[in-house]
Amino acid sequence: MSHDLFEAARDAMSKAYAPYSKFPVGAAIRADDGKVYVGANIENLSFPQGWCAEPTAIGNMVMGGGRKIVEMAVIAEKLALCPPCGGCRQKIAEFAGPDTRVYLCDEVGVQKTMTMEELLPFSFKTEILG
Ligand SMILES: O=c1ccn([C@H]2C[C@H](O)[C@@H](CO)O2)c(=O)[nH]1
Ligand SMILES: [Zn+2]
Repeated sequence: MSHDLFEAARDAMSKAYAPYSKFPVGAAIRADDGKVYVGANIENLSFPQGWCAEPTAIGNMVMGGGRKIVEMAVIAEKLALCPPCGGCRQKIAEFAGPDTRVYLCDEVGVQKTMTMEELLPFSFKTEILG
């Protein structure tokens, strides 16, 4: 993964609105249009109404004209990783392929690289299984 994606995710993390969990998360997508789209988690006093960093980035990608995730970085602070939650895995899968790479980062750099298939095996499909 090139450093620009990591830096974009780290910059996005600095914009997180996470006063309740105090767990800022940033995400950066390199999309099929060659652009980088970013997002951060945005929380709410009514806790379930907040949302994760990944859907912010996905929303920015779709509205910016990107349609496919080529690669994605997700970063958390304080030397913690943020493996995408279950809901985010489904949302990322919508715009990714089985080999799409997701880089799990801390503030130092990439700590773990996973494919979409590793993150969400045996995912929901409407086709009949062969
Ligand atoms: O995939 C995930 C999982 C959690 N969070 C955020 C949601 C919440 O604001 C904070 C603590 O759960 O981390 C993300 O941004 N992405
Ligand atoms: Zn999530």
